[in-house]
Formats: sequence, structure tokens, C-alpha cells
Amino acid sequence: MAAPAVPCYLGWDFSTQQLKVIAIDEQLRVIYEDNIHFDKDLPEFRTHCGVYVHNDKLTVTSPVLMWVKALDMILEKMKSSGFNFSHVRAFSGAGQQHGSVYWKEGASQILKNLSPDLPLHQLLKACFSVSDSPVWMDSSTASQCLSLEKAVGGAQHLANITGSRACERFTGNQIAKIYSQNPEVYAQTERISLVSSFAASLFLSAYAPIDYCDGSGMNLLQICDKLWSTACLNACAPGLEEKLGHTVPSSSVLGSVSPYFIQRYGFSPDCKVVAFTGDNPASLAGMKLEEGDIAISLGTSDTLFLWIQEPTPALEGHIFCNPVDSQAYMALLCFKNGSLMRERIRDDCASGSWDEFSKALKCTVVGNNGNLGFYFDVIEITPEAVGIHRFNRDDNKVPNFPKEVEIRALIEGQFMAKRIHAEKLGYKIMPRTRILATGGASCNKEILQVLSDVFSAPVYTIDTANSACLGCAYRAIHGLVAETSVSLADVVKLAPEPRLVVTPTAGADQLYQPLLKRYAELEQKVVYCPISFHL
Ligand SMILES: O=C(CO)[C@@H](O)[C@H](O)CF
Repeated sequence: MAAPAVPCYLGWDFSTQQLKVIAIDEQLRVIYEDNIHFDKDLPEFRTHCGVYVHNDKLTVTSPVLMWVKALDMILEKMKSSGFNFSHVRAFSGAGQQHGSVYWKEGASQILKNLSPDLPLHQLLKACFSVSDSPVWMDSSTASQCLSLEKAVGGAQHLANITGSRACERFTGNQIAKIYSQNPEVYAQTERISLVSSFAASLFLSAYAPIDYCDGSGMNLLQICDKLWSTACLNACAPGLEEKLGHTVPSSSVLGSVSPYFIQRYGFSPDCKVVAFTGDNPASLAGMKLEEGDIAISLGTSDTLFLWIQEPTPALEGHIFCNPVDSQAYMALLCFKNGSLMRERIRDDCASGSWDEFSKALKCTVVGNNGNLGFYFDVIEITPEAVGIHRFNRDDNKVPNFPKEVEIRALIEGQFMAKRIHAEKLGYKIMPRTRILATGGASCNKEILQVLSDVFSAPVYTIDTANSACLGCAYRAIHGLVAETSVSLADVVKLAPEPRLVVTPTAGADQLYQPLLKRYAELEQKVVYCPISFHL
């Protein structure tokens, strides 16, 4: 007797280092999780942490066919494990924000006529005019950023229009660079997707629209009316609107999964595809963020984000259209030196062991006896700085710290930066503030204890570190009823509540108040002017 059909929903995450998938049942319980790690499972692409850092140390890309092949592999893994795709009622997904994919002229015809006998990476190998997609770690478009801000009347004006000042990783500036350096490649490109809408296009076997939320990470979309800004488009490249297509609300049902997936994997013809969005916005959905909460994602990038009702564009940080409620917004601060920085210090100071790393945090005192550090192996976004800078309790620069002091200085510094820059943007740590942590490092209780002490707030986590995948599975369910104006919160009220993990150490707030002030003052000594830095 065949097992009863257990309707389920999928959430995909095309992130920097891996492709992840989660399946949940109608009771929102996780029934399947899997991933393909790009470096380990696709060694033929020879990426490091999922990317190529070019010789100029500014340009950072990822091979688009690696993402395509990762999807082939994870679907085959699921099929071999007996996963029944016919039970999937709907799915949505996320992609690393700001990255872009360039479809070559004629690709839409190839997408429409995929043979289910072959894997996607063979069928699509001639479909991309740019084989190495620019990704969010890139910082090579300083001149394009200057031109864009000049074209629209300055940095704050651009922030008022698009939610951010010109950012080197943002897609409009990346497109401008490709157009200026390779106009013939740009001319051969019939469609430009974000990583999120590229992934949705694979499942639709047709170009998927960009959603409002991920679209607001491009320096091209007007966050007030969700329309492309003509001034910004024209400042980046000619005929750009036609290559981008129109945008859609993040809860839109884009259509049904394509015949390729029905015939090759057994998806139901009724399986719906809900608009894909950015990874951080998907995490906001996955963590059931409430007003007053602060979310911190500890992944390849560390990001701090929160749900806001009104846009407050500034010269630092970003305002995106909200992925769950298209009348609301989300604020985000991005810190590029996240997990890769923690892993490098773990390798150098804890013999590559997280247990040793945690022991070092346990055996060093809150506040680290006044030792402070700034750890930026790659050019940091918040603040704009690079290099390793250590200061002793007298604010004197020192060349090194003992290993366990180095470990605490790294973690305290990463979290003090988050609190300082969040409060600079007006985000208040209130008595009822909850810190919701996600991402790989959210599994480390000692790291979360430092987070709680620095923010003087309790830290909660959800059952999986893959909040972006989970958020997309939730959004898949919501997409099926979004027309009835049911809120996501209503749809996921049965989902597990975030779980309290740590509370602040007694006296920590009194210790960190003067340290936060010192850290903010010392940070001014390590930041640089990005333009002069590159010239
Ligand atoms: O650039 C970022 C956010 O603005 C990063 O967090 C990427 O989304 C990571 F994939």
C-alpha cells in the first residue's frame, strides 16, 4: 500500500558556499534537509568558499554553471534518498543578495525546450554571456558607484530613492561595470537575473521576475513605489529595463514547476513556484521576526536586520522592501568579515577546533581586560576598513594578543561593531528587545553568550541554522493564500517559537558601555575613504 501523500513544501537557498534545501510538512515540521557544498562536492570548479577572489583582490565572482550543477546534484541526492517530489505542493527559494546572472541571447528558447533525459548543467552550458557571475563579496565598482551617485544628485538622494547609497556589491553598479568593460557581452545579454530570480527561472524553465525585496538590493528600484528608477537605470547601462523585466511582490505565485522537473524528478504538475528572494530577507521570514526584535545572521557575511514600518534611508546600512509585507520594510547592516574571519582565527589560535575556540571564550573575562580588536581579512563593508588592528587597555596599538585573548577580541569586536552601527542608525536596544540569532555560528553557545553580553539582551535561536531555507518554505505556503490577504504570521503561527539560549552575564552592561565608546572612537582610526584607497 503506497504511503499516504504527505503534502510538503520546499525552501531552497542558493547561498555563497552551498546550495541548501529544507522540506516541511503541513504542521510546519522539518521532514528533510540537504545541501551541496560547492568547494567539497563540486571540486572541478576549484572555488574557495564558493567564490573566486581575483588577482586585484577586489573582484569576486562565482561560476554560474556551478550553481546549475549543484541543483542537478541535490535533486539526484533527494531522488536517490527516496524523496517523493509528487508530494510537494509549492516551493520558494532564496539567493545570495546582489549577485547577478547574464542570460545569453536565445537562452529563453533553450530553457523552454529542455530534454528531461539530460542534466541542467549540460543543457544550459551555452546559455550565459557571463560565465563568472559577480557576487556580493565584490568591491571592484568604486568608480561606477561614484558615477551613479553623481548622476542622481548625491549619495543621500540615491539612498532616498533606492534605500541605499551606491554600494560596490549592488547589482546596478556591477551591470554598469560589465557594460563599460565588455559592451559586446552586454549587447549579447537578453536577460539579467539576480541569483534568486535565476534560481526560480531554472524551476520555471522561463525567465522569472525579480521580487520587490531582492530587487531593492540593486541601487535601481524605487523602494516607495517598487518601480525601476529611470535615472538609476540610465546611469548604469542603456536598455536595462528590458533586460531586467518587471518586478513582483515577494509573495507572488510565478507559475507551476516546468515539465522538465515533472518528467525528470516526478514533481506534480500542480506544484507552484512562489517568487524567490534574497537570503537575509528569507531569514527574516524564517525567524518569525516581530516588531522590536533584532535578527543577527552569522553566516559567510554577518548581517543584522530588523522589521521596520517606515523607510529611514541613511548613508550607512540598507533599507529593503519587506519580503513578507509589501507595505513594510526591512533594515539591514552587512559585515563582510563573518564566518571566514572566525574560521581563520579558529585555525590560527584554536588549532582549527571550535571546542578549543569555545574554551578560550570561557576562560577569558567579559570585556577582555580592555583589549580591543578589529579583524578585517577582506575589505569590510561596515565600516569601510581593512586589515587587523589590535589595541591594549591604554589604546596603544599592539602587534599581537595571546591566543585566547585574540579569540575574545575577535568575537567581542564583531558584536560591538554590530551594536554601535545599529544604534547609530537609530535602532534602540529596549528592555524587551530579543536578539534572534541564525546562521552557522548560532550553534555555538559561547559565541552567543558574548552576543548577549554585548547587546545586554537575551538571545534566541530557532531549531535550524538554515533560517533562509525555512523562511522560503514558509513563504511557499503563504504564497498559496497571499491573495486572500492572510498574513505570513497567521500561516506560520504553528511554527516552533524561537528558543531562549542565553541571557546577559550579570554586570556585563556596565562593563561594555565604556568599551563600546572606546571601540567607536578607535574605529575612526582604522576606517579609510574607499575611493582614495582604490585610486
Ligand atoms: O551582501 C549581503 C547583504 O547585503 C550579504 O549578506 C549577502 O546577502 C550574503 F549572501
